[in-house]
Amino acid sequence: MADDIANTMEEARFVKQTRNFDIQRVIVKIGSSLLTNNGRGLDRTAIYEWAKQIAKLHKKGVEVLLVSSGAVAEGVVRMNLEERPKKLAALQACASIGQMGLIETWWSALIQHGIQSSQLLLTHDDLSNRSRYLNTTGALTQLLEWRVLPVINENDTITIDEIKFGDNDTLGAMAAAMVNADLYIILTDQEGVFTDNPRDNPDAKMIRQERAMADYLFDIAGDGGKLGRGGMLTKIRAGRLAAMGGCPTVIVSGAIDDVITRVVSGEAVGTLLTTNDEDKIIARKQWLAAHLRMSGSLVVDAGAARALTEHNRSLLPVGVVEVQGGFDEGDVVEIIHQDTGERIAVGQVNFSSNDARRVARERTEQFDKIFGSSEERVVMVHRDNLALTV
Ligand SMILES: Nc1ncnc2c1ncn2[C@@H]1O[C@H](COP(=O)(O)OP(=O)(O)O)[C@@H](O)[C@H]1O
Ligand SMILES: N[C@@H](CCC(=O)OP(=O)(O)O)C(=O)O
Repeated sequence: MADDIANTMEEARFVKQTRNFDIQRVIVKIGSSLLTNNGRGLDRTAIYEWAKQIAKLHKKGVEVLLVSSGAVAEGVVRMNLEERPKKLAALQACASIGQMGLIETWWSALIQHGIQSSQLLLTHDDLSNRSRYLNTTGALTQLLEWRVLPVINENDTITIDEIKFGDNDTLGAMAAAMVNADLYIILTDQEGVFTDNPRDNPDAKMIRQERAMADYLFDIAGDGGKLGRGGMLTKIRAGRLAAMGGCPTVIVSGAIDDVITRVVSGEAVGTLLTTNDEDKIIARKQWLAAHLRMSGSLVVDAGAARALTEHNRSLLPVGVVEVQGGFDEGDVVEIIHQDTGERIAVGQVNFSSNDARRVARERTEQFDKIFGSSEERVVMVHRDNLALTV
């Protein structure tokens, strides 16, 4: 196993010195340690340098969105605290103090290049609740149309565990999916993903390119430094999330000269995590299976259960005997076996709960009568949007 990994990585390290990118829209995520000069306070020089690179891209018409961490770390500095507080209220207070500095610095750095910027503070709830998701997407789209640069962070002051992303690597990947970004760049304090944590192992080697879905990446990704949240593990997870939307990720050091412009132009710096159509579906199913909060349930008969579990089919309305809960089209629901009451799958549903109730038990041919002839939805949950849990 270890040898296999070494071989794969050895090969991957030497492939491609340039990358064939065509980037119109890019998300750049910058971690706390980088932004705050390793906890010494906001690194204005570095921020102005990244802003200069972003401005070059902006001038060429590339749309950039920033996910900027560092609010808590900067709050800790501003309050002269010796270390990151443990108590939630103190962390939240630090975030609200530090966020002021973060936004002010980004605004000043970008306006020097004539770029207006804006602040978006998000929680997980904002992206998992459909109407809030649509609102957020609408606002983001408008900002991009106006050529304003959105600076995104987690809304730390109001987050509690259930609505937390917990790390901005994940938030960046969700943002990438939301705006259909062509590339997700994670700037961190290491040159890329190494075969082992380079802080502990000086012999660790950098991986230049790998499939985001390669499982061994989880084995080699460790924790982060004392300022960041998730270490390499959350970056690998985020790479998979981005891959689900067809977006590749580059994990790279923010200290490299002109790093952002070089990555976008296709220079092979850092680690590239790739994706393809097949991986997109695998990643999507894993994401569905990992969903904790379901918006409702579809109870299915034995025939439908067999079609799903044994024949890899989509769920048709005719097999749905009961619709439980209230949900919107596009929400994630659980699929329950009528006879056993057991959850057999989770999936993203094509109907709202009201419409699902109208079509449950109906054969496809009846749809015209229910929805009129323009209705194209015939599948309740498509098999690509369905993850088996048995
Ligand atoms: N396999 C690995 N390759 C590179 N870095 C790793 C690896 N495993 C763990 N790390 C650690 O992850 C850290 C980056 O994560 P983190 O401290 O959360 O930074 P950020 O603030 O940029 O999100 C690195 O400094 C490194 O110590
Ligand atoms: N929202 C938090 C960032 C948390 C986080 O993910 O930090 P990091 O691992 O440095 O990107 C803050 O601004 O302090």
